Amino acid sequence: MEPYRDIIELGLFELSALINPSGYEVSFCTKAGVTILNLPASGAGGVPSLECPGSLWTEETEGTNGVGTSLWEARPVSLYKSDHFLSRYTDNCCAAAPVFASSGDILGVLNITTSSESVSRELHQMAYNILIKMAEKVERRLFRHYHRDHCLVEMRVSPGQMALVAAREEGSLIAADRHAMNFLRATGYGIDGKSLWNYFDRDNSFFTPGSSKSVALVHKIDGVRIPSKIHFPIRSPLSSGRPDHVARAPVTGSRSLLETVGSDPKMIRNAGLLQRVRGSTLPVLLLGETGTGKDVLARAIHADGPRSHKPFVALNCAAMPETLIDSELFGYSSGAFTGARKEGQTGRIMQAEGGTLFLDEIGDMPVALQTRLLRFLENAEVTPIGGGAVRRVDVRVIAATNVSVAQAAREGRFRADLYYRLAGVVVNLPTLRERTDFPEVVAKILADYPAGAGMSVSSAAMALLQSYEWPGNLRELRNVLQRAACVADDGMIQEDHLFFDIEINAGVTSTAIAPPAAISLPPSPQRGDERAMLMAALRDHNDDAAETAKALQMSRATFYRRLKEFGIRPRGTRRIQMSPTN
Ligand SMILES: Nc1ncnc2c1ncn2[C@@H]1O[C@H](COP(=O)(O)OP(=O)(O)OP(=O)(O)O)[C@@H](O)[C@H]1O
Repeated sequence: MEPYRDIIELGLFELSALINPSGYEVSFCTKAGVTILNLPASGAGGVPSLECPGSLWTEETEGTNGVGTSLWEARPVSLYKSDHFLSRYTDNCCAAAPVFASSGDILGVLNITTSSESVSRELHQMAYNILIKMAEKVERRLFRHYHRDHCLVEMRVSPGQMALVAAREEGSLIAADRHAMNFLRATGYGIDGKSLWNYFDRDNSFFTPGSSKSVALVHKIDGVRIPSKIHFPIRSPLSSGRPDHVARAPVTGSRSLLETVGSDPKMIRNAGLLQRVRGSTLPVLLLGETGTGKDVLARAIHADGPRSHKPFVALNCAAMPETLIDSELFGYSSGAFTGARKEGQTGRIMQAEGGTLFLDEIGDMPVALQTRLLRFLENAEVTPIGGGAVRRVDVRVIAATNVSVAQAAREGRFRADLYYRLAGVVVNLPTLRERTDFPEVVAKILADYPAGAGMSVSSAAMALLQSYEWPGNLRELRNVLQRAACVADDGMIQEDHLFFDIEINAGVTSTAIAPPAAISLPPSPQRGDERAMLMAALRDHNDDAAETAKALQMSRATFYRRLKEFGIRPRGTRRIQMSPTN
C-alpha cells in the first residue's frame, strides 16, 4: 500500500479541488472499508468529518452505503439521501468508485460525501461522474508507476476510453489494465505469453525507442485503427522531451549562489555584489516582498562562503515574543529567571560561532531588543541574560525583512543606527513579476520537487503563469507548481492543472490581483462543477472538441459557447476549427 499512497493522495487532492467547493469531502478507504485518507469539505469549520480516518464502512456494519456497496459489487456506486439504508445517513449524498491495482485486485475505493442541503440530484450525478473519472485516472497513474520501467502503450479503444498495456521493447506483453484486458479478450485471447503483434499488425516504428510517439495500431482481425501512444521507459535516458514544452526541469544538486539567482539581471548584479564581499564579515541586509527568496538566498550566501563548514543559525524575529527573542539570541545563565533551565542556555548568537546568524523578519524586532542587538553588532560581544562571562563571538550577520526598514526608521519603529549597522551590503530582491527569467525559475522550482522533476510545462500553461501577478512571489509559484505537478497526468503541466491561491491572496494582500482569465472563479458551486466536468470530458477525449461535444450530446456550437462561458481555452487546433454550419 505504502508506495501507492502518494499517488492516491494526489488523486484525492485533485478530486477535492474539483468538487470540494460544492461541499463534498473526499476520502480513500481500503478494500476492508476502513477510511485511511480524508480531505474535509472546505468551509466545514468545526463540523465533524463524516468519513474521519479509522471509520469503517462495510455493508454489514452500515447497511447500503457508498464505500461498502461499491466494494461489495466491485463497481462505482452513487447514493442520494434516501437511497441509504440507515435513517442516520438519509441526509447525506455519497458516491464511491473502486480503484483497481495493476494486478486487477481492488486496492480500495475513492469516496465522496456531503451533508450539504444545496446538493441537487443533478449536481450529485455530476460529482459522481467526476469521481469515476478520477478513480480511473488514479488507476492509470498506479499502472504507469508500477510499469515505469517498461514500454507503456496507451490505446484509445473507444472515444471515451483509454486502455493501458505494459510491454517489453520487442512487443511481448507484461500487463494490461482492465480496459485493455476487456479489449484484448474481446478478440478471444488472454495476454499470457502473448505479444502486441498477436493482436495488431506488426508496426516496425515501435522498435525504435527514443521518445513518446503516436501510432495507430491496426487490429489484426478487423483492421480497425486504434490511436495509441507509446512511451518508452521513463527512466531511460532515451526518453526525452515532448514537442509542446518550453521548460524542462534540469536535475540540480545543492543550491549555490549562482543557481539561486538564475539569469535575471538584477539578481546577477546582486550575486556579483555578494561575491565581492564573500570573505568578509560585512553584514548583509536582504530586502524584498514576502516569498521573493530571502531565506533561500541567505542560505546560499552561507553555503557559498568560507564559513560553509560552520553553523548557519536562523532566528525568525517576528515569530517569537519579546522576552523569548532576548533569551534565544543572547542565552541566559543558570537561574536567570523562573522556568529557566538549571544549567542555563547558550544563545543563538553563540551557537553560530564561526558561521552565519540569519535574522529573518528583522523589521518586526521589538525596539528594546534592537538596542541589545546593536550593541552586539558594535562590539561582537555577548552577555547572557542574568549575567555571566562576556564572550566574544565571530559571526556573520545576514538580516532580512519584507517591511521597509528605512520607512520604519523614519517613523521611529526601527533604530536608524541599527539599520546602518545591518546594511553593510543591501540586496534588493526583485518581485517575481519583475524577474526576466520566469521560465527558468519555473524549471528550477519543478526540479526541486520530487513529483516535478522531469516535468514539462505546456506553452499555454506557461503563458497563463506569466500573465499572473504573483503577490506571493516564488513561494506562491512553488505552491501552484507543486499542485500542478501532483495533478498532471503525463509529465506535462497544462493550463487546467493550475490552481492559483486567489482566495488566500484576496485576504492578505493589498496588491490588485487579477486572476488569469482561464481560472476565474465560478460564481456558484454548480457552475464550478460544470466547468470541471467540461474540462474532464475534454481531457478524456484527448482534447478533441468534436468528440467531446458528441459524447456530451451537445451541438458543437453549444459546446464552444459553454467553453467560452467558463473561460476554458481550447488547446489543440481541432478545437478551434469550427465549421460555420455548426
Ligand atoms: N532561487 C530560488 N529558486 C527556486 N525556488 C526558490 C528560490 N528562492 C525561493 N524559492 C522558493 O520560494 C519559497 C519562499 O522563499 P523564501 O522563504 O526564501 O522567501 P522569503 O523572501 O524569505 O519569504 P518571507 O519574507 O515570507 O519569509 C522557498 O521555499 C522556495 O520554494
